[in-house]
Amino acid sequence: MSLVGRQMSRSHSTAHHHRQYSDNFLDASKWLQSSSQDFGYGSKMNRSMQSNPSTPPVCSRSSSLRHAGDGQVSPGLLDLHSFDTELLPEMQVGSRYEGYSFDQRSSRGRSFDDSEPNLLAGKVGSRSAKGLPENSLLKSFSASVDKERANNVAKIKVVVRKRPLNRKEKTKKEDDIITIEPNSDALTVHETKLKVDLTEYMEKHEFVFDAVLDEGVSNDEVYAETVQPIVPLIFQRTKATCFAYGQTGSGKTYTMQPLPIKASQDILRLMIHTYRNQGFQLFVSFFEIYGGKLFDLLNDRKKLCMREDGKQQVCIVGLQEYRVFDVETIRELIERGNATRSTGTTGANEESSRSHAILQLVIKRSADGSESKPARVVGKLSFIDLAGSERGADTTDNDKQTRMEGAEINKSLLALKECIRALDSDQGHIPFRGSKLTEVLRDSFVGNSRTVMISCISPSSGSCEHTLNTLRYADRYEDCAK
Ligand SMILES: Nc1ncnc2c1ncn2[C@@H]1O[C@H](COP(=O)(O)OP(=O)(O)OP(=O)(O)O)[C@@H](O)[C@H]1O
Repeated sequence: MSLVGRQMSRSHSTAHHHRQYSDNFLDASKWLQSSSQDFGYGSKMNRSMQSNPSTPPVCSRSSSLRHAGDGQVSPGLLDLHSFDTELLPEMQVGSRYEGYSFDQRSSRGRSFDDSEPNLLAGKVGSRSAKGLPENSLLKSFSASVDKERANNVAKIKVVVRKRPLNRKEKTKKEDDIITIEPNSDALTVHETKLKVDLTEYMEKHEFVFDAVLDEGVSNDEVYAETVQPIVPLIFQRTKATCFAYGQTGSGKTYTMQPLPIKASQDILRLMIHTYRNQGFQLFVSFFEIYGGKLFDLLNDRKKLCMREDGKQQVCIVGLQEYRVFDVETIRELIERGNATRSTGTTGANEESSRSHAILQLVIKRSADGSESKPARVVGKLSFIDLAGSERGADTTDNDKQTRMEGAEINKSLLALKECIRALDSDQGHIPFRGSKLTEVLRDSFVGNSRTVMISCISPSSGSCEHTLNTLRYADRYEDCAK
């Protein structure tokens, strides 16, 4: 679909940025074969810190912390990608389908609910009662539902979230310069400028995105708008990335932190209900990229190294990956990782992040769904809390360390932008090697992928320049979403 019109001037002082819609969809209509194995998640739901080491059979790097019985944290070492990043061959439709309705609009603001009526199963039941062969009916029905669902989720989605004015900004009597039309996906930045004779005038910058969320929107609603529609797709060989972009203190961490918890809740529900007994396994890993180097946030910031195998798959050697069965464990792992994450102090945010933190939820399954065979990656959901975008401009700071951090952050944010632009324009060459960040994300941008960018903005007049930069960065992504 073509761009509707961009940078349209209004009264010589308004820049208008229009949205374009994403219709570059991929077919993800493959269903996974059922198996008779039951992992008994229910019985494990109440244990604290239930996680298993993920140690592929060929990998002998298990640490002394390996699983020692019920209820113990038991990390194993893993080459995240070296043995298992190859996608499973296409599999047949399962013999039973207990689907939920994943309608994006109706689900806004809430999570999947186990108590919801099983609409799809109900429809199937009534049709098969009329004498149609149940298995073939289920196959075609679930495949078409699946395809429709995949097609309804844009390949690239850009969402803007405005946070409320904080206490400091209110004390300084800073104005809220962002207006958002009710029930619209448009926002306006009101920038105060000076004429040559030093009289003030207002310049309006209008932007339109896939969704614009104002300061009253809850984290649940953010989830419903961004990640929730993607969750079912990762059972269908999709690799998805959700990242937050914005200046320090704009709300990236506030926005990103709840998302993996909510996503894993839904993933586990799908595993327990829709994909019951089909052998899916959920794994969590959490690492950061700081100064161009990788550190494992679930293993005392152990330095990791990245390699590429013969099939150009990226391997993060030594990254610990935990098999998880319940949300509480994931929550504890995330808290542990966050506590380990590199933070520094800036004027805008005491806990400013100078690293990119990457949390991955990986769904695996062995070819026949049994636990005796090595599980391979089916789909992956990566959550990236990017370093503050303005840190990229920290190149004039007195501190050499800060300058170097700024240069590295700048490089990776530019590389990220370039990669998405190149992917979109179908260029043969994707500049993944531009930064560690894009190298790590390589497999999440190719093939059957989904990308959600959440641009976080501060409403205060003092942040106007950064806010405009963030929105322009996001607007370039909009260029890609066609
Ligand atoms: N939508 C929001 N509603 C209420 N408070 C918010 C919101 N967004 C952010 N905040 C608050 O603003 C402060 C800064 O947010 P946060 O740490 O998420 O910023 P950040 O963009 O991650 O910064 P940095 O890049 O420095 O890590 C926090 O105290 C957070 O609780």
